[in-house]
Amino acid sequence: MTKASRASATTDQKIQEATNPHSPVVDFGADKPLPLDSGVSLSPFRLAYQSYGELNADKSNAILICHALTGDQHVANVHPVTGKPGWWETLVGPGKPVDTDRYFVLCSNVLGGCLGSTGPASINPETGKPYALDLPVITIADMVRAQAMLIDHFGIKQLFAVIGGSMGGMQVLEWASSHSDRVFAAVAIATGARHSSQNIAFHEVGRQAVMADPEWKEGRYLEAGTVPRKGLSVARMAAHITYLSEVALHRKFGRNLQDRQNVTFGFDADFQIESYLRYQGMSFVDRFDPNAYLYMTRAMDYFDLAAEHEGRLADAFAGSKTRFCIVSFTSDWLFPTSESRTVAHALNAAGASVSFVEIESDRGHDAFLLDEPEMFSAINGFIRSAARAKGLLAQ
Ligand SMILES: CC(=O)SCCNC(=O)CCNC(=O)[C@H](O)C(C)(C)COP(=O)(O)OP(=O)(O)OC[C@H]1O[C@@H](n2cnc3c(N)ncnc32)[C@H](O)[C@@H]1OP(=O)(O)O
Ligand SMILES: N[C@@H](CCO)C(=O)O
Repeated sequence: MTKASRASATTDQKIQEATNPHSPVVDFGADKPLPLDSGVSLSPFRLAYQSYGELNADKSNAILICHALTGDQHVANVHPVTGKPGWWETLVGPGKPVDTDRYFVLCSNVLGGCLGSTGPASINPETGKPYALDLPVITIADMVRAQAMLIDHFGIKQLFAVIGGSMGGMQVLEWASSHSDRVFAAVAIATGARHSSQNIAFHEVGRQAVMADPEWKEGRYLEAGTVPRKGLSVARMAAHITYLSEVALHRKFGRNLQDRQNVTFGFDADFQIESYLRYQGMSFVDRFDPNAYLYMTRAMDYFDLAAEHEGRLADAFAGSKTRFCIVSFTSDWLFPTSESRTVAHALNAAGASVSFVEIESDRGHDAFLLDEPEMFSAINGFIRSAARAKGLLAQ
């Protein structure tokens, strides 16, 4: 095999990997175009999903889980790429707070993502090549509109609950705002009704790192047979710091040296924290598409629920009959409690039913992905009370 054909095989393989869903899919054809916030329509498009549990006869027991920035549909099953447990197996499963013996749990890879749903690595039917940056910019509302079509596909009129953290929480708020009558209960964790200036700033650093990598090739790296590994890895390293807290970093690593007794007076990973970040950066590249990272971060940046209502966040929830549970963590400086409190106040002002729980944790933003018993008990209590109100559980 020549060098060129090897490169081409790798490219084909990468395109196939990027578009291989490892999950059931629903294809929405030309008869079902998706209107996007950018003003264009996307057609055709595909959503890949995972489901757990059984949909009941009247289709009233469905819970939609919305994943975060670099998450995917593999909530409660072994991840097909990393081989790791599902990212929310602590919360979702038989007998767990989101009980798959009782509820039909659905999670789809978001539109614009890279694990089977249409994203920048998917083939553009007009060119026969990966979309790359020719895919229109996707917003949180677009992701939710696509999910609503998936819910229609299952014949579900109203979701019993929508649950998500971080970017998943943004989708929850969007669902409850734009599709209010289709959501009985909503749980929004470690999130906000808009992306802050500081958060946009961190995302921009990450995107610039990806785009500055010569292997990025103006976004056409799949066809070139390259991967902007260094750029994406640096982007993840910077972002990962924002998911942790100073206390947690100090506890885990302090100023400990990595596999050595003394500093090297060079630029190797002398400190454990450097080694850890390099590991987090490089392992991320193995599971995520660089262009999808650009699209996902942009979707979060553009999210501003109040802006769609002339600056009045309460208006986003006017007349809502949805019950809300809003959860924040004390050490989350990416989506601090103040952002959740703003949402809770807006819901109060709109006359909606809302519980607000601030959880004491020193593990930063990513606490929502970790074993946090208080979060589990808050969600468990909220789901059970909502299930009783909906008649899914005996009083
Ligand atoms: C919906 C979703 O959001 S899903 C997508 C979310 N997933 C992620 O963001 C994955 C990356 N993020 C993380 O790992 C997050 O820190 C968490 C919160 C999800 C997990 O946190 P923790 O369980 O505390 O794991 P921790 O942050 O300590 O990382 C452990 C990894 O770092 C490695 N590591 C730890 N110390 C070092 C070190 N000094 N040098 C190199 N590697 C190190 C471990 O070997 C381990 O590797 P593994 O994941 O391959 O087993
Ligand atoms: N660490 C999680 C949360 C980010 O908000 C992720 O990468 O999706």
